Amino acid sequence: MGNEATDDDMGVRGGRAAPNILVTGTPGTGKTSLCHQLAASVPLQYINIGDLVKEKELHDGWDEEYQSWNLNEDKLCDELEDRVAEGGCLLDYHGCELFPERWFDLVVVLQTDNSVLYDRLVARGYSGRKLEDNMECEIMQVILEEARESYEHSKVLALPSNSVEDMEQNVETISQWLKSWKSNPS
Ligand SMILES: Nc1ncnc2c1ncn2[C@@H]1O[C@H](COP(=O)(O)OP(=O)(O)OP(=O)(O)O)[C@@H](O)[C@H]1O
Repeated sequence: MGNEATDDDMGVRGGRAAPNILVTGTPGTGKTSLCHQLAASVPLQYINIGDLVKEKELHDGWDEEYQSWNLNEDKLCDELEDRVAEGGCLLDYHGCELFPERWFDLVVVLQTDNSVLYDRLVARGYSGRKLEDNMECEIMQVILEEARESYEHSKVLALPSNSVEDMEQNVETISQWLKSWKSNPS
């Protein structure tokens, strides 16, 4: 069969020359930090969804209580569709069920121990309901559940994100995954 793509490859790999990776997890688990490190060492185009939403106004206004923009999912997906279709995107967002399943070849869910996450969120100025809701989200493993409900289990990878050593190991793990994706045609 050689290296020619089969119909199956087109289905599984979406016909992309390079994979798309989503890095997700509760706010503060280290998505942006990991993506910056990763994008410096692998040929993926980093897209921070929070920044994109602000920059392109892909929202329905400001939420005072949460101090954040109310995402407009349709506008966001329309904005991303063509870029993702080309492949080679590294997306960073604290949710995963809003995206079409076909977009991603790997969904990384970062996880942080409660006390570590609490300190990070407080250091960032979170308090009140925003702090409580985010802590509960991590304790209940909401994002991991979401990922497992929204994507094939084989595509979902939960990684610890408590320390700089974890981050370095995660960059290595994802880099190795990328190499094997490129060398394995099925
Ligand atoms: N693996 C890690 N080890 C130690 N500190 C980390 C790690 N990952 C992130 N941090 C620190 O935690 C804080 C939050 O990190 P970061 O902004 O990357 O999280 P995030 O998941 O992208 O948050 P958000 O969803 O709000 O954008 C930063 O101060 C960062 O330096």
